[in-house]
Amino acid sequence: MSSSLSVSAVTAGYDAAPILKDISFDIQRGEFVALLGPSGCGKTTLLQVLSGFLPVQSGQIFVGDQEITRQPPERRDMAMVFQSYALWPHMTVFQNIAYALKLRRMDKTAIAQRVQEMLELVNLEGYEHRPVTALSGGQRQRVALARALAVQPSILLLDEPLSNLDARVRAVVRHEIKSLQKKLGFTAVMVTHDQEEAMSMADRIIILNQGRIEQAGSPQELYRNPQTSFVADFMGADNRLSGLVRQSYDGLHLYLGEHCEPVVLNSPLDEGAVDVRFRSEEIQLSTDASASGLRGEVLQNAYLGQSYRHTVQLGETTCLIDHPEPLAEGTHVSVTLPADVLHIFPARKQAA
Ligand SMILES: Nc1ncnc2c1ncn2[C@@H]1O[C@H](COP(=O)(O)OP(=O)(O)OP(=O)(O)O)[C@@H](O)[C@H]1O
Repeated sequence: MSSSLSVSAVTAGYDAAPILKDISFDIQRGEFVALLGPSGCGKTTLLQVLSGFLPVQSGQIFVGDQEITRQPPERRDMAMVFQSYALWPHMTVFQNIAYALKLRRMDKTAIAQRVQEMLELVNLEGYEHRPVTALSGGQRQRVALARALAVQPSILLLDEPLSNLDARVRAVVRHEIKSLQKKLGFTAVMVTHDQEEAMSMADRIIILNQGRIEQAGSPQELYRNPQTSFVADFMGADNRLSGLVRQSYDGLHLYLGEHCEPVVLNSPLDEGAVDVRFRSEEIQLSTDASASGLRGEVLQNAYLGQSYRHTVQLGETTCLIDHPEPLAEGTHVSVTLPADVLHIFPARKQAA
């Protein structure tokens, strides 16, 4: 598969100080890529650079083998969908979708036909004469999607397209965008700060941290094999403990605190202070006082449906750990930490 979009050593910002620093990545034709990261890390700025609304300070951008670094937005073969829909409120659904086609001087019959096709694609047949102000959020985002796809872009840029929708509608529109992308085969780059959304929609995720790429890979790679503490945190391993890795005569051990048997490590790691990450649902809580794990005390619990998520004081840290039954505030617990669910990083690599 040829590369659809190629970004090479891009640095960009709004004034002399760059927001994006030395960003490079390739996206294959037909690939769905999510740009994931916390607020302010530069996701929207990167989308602005890709779409041509913000010039680069240095670096190059290619679509196929054509360099588009200095091309204006309308010459990039891209379309954009915004969080706020950005529809023209004084226009009907038809007029919104037809607008860019008129600018391209398409003839009337062809426009009517294209708009109809788009309405069918996004399941809004019969809505063409409605003012967009008379639509729900989910319907408005479908119109925005239809408007963007009407120009048949090879690349669709989506800036938090689901953030303004409530949870149920979000799940439906999420599925619709994904299946449209598979059906029509366009390349998609979507900004999100939601790990679950990125994992469920994207073929590949690029995680940004303070304007740099922290890690890029498939959802499975990032979930199972985060390379930094920051990525582990972002991929749901948001509990954090400090530990010490030491080599002894019978192997490599992780020390997490008093009363806690050292955890035997199977993969190679440098000795020294480490940052240990784990997911709430992958750790066992025990009320057995003789158990050998980390000792802690329950502060509160919250019902999740399948289980209860407990806030547990572990020494100076609090962690969130699941248990099938609710344990009352003040319950003494021990926490077993199997090596295979721990993500361990040298403490110096801590990013947050
Ligand atoms: N128009 C602008 N002028 C100056 N600085 C800006 C402008 N827009 C964004 N910034 C700054 O650039 C940085 C990155 O912002 P950006 O909007 O790209 O982040 P983001 O990852 O999309 O965040 P969010 O998830 O909150 O939308 C922030 O520090 C922000 O304050």
